[in-house]
Amino acid sequence: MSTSMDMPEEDESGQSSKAENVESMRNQLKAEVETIDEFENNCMKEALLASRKSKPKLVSAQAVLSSRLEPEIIQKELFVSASEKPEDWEPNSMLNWSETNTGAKEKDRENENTKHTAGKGGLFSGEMSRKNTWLAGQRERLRGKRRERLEGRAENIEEEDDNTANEKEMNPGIRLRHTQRQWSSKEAQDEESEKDVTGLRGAAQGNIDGDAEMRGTIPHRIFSKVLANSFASSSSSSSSSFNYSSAESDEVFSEGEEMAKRKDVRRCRSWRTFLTMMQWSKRRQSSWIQLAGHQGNFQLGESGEVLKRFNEVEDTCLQALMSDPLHQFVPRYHGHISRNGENYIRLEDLLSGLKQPVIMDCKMGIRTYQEEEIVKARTKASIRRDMYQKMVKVDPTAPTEEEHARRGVTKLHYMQWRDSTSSTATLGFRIEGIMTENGIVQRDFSQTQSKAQVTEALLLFTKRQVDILEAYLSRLDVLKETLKESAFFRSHEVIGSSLLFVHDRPTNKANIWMIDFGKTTPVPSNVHLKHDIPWVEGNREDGYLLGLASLISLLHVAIREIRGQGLKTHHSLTEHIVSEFNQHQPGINEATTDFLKETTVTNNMD
Ligand SMILES: Nc1ncnc2c1ncn2[C@@H]1O[C@H](COP(=O)(O)OP(=O)(O)OP(=O)(O)O)[C@@H](O)[C@H]1O
Ligand SMILES: O=P(O)(O)O[C@@H]1[C@H](O)[C@H](O)[C@@H](OP(=O)(O)O)[C@H](OP(=O)(O)O)[C@H]1O
Repeated sequence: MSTSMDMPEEDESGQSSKAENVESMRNQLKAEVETIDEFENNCMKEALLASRKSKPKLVSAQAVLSSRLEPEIIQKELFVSASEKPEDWEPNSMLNWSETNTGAKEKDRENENTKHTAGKGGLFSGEMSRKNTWLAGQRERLRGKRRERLEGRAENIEEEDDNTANEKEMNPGIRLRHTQRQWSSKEAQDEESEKDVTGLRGAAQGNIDGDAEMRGTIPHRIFSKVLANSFASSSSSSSSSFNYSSAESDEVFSEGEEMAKRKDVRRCRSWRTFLTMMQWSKRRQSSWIQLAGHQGNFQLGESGEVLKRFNEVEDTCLQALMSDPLHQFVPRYHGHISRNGENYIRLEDLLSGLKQPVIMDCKMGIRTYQEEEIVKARTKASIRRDMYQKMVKVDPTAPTEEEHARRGVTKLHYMQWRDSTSSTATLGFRIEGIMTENGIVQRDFSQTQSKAQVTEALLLFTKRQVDILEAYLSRLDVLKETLKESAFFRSHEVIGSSLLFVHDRPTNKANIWMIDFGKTTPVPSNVHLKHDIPWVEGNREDGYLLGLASLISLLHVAIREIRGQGLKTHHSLTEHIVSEFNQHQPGINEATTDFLKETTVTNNMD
């Protein structure tokens, strides 16, 4: 894994070589990390088990089981053995912790960077404080042990390495650390450790492009690059989902960058950096981020796989899709597995092998409820308090008087309201969540409705990078063609399914995947779905192609916007979108165009 690293030469005193020392330190650390892994996995397992009883949708802004959070966890617990669990450690707390609202979480991180005190403010202050106090104690003790173990060796290695490193390549943050690397006082060492934690977080969260300020930290430039680009060999051995499943995989970035990054790898020799990288890289290969959907529905699988809670409807669809032309857009299906008495579907992990995945989940279709839910609402509707609460939080006037009185709504009413207040009913898709490369997850798109708002979100997601937008466009074009050939698509009402957009600059990949077939059902053989006409109860149309057309046209709008041809006025943008739509959907029927015109006119474009 580290063969390309420059390790120190053997010294003259005949002592064992520094390379061996580093090797031995690495092994020690590896062993420790494995112990921690086991501990974390157990905690996570218990947490997931506990969360199974109820499985609310993910509502907070942070990813579940996010590998981007792992470096932080590793740093917090790096030197803690499984047997040293605090008494008040609860498995569930780990899950909660990783689901903390991003804003609060970032604040907590900043606070942690400066001091580890109990009783801080913030959403999870009590929990964080307990953990912090405990972790600070553990860290302190283990630092002592580590110091004993490494003293005398580390300093030499580090000094030599730092001296040989080209200082011009260092940013001020690294130089600061360089001058501060004195092991003489406890304070100096503590400060140093904190800086490393900070650097790791920044780097691990893809903090290459100046997002550091958000965390009140200076990104470690070389370190960040190394993290982003080293271990290419190890990660390439795990299958890249893009290459594996898709012949159309889009390589959107230039080769030149790769060369520059390799140079950086050679330059980076700090043993500390090296060891930390090892931890981080180990975790990064099993990256998993759940952007949307129900909490507790997923588990980590074998390398390159995720496990999704078994659902017969979805399972049947996935099996059928494996032999359909659409298979290239669907994660590979590997059958079932049972864990702790629960059945799971084994799916290809679409993030496997990626280094800084940027993800967007778009729920497709002009409605997200099945026709049978209407029937159910008429006959035996259950009243949902949770949905009432979600509803009034956004719009206290949305429930009817009767619903206010009973403080509950039917699921159908809630779903219809969600569809009408987002872009689902008008554009035929809605954004469920976006994770940018710095690891920040945004799920607050429930009111993102107009084309202008959605275009803004697309620009945010792609960071206004035309090559990425174009890669997505070409992928959507292939999808559109493939859908025409798909027997599966012709014969299924596709409700609540998502397109997962994923790009990853370090590996030059961008791709789009069809996921979530839990509410995709076959229609009787005498029903011929078009997928591009408005829905009326009974026709079972889902408007999937309307959503696809909207997405395509809005990607075009986004590209024009970047190229300075953005159309500013309400009217012109409306016209533009309709004309884009016609241009890109020549086969579309009049009803669809009318539908789009209607929805365009009713949208607020400002
Ligand atoms: N095969 C996969 N590889 C990587 N990530 C995935 C995969 N499948 C799902 N995800 C992640 O999990 C999230 C939720 O997936 P999915 O929509 O299938 O879950 P769900 O619980 O059925 O959702 P819903 O509640 O909308 O029905 C996605 O947004 C994506 O981030
Ligand atoms: O996105 P929101 O506003 O959180 O609302 C959820 C969303 O509409 C899901 O699609 C739906 O699950 P299904 O599609 O599986 O029905 C879930 O219903 P649920 O709470 O009954 O699971 C809703 O709570």
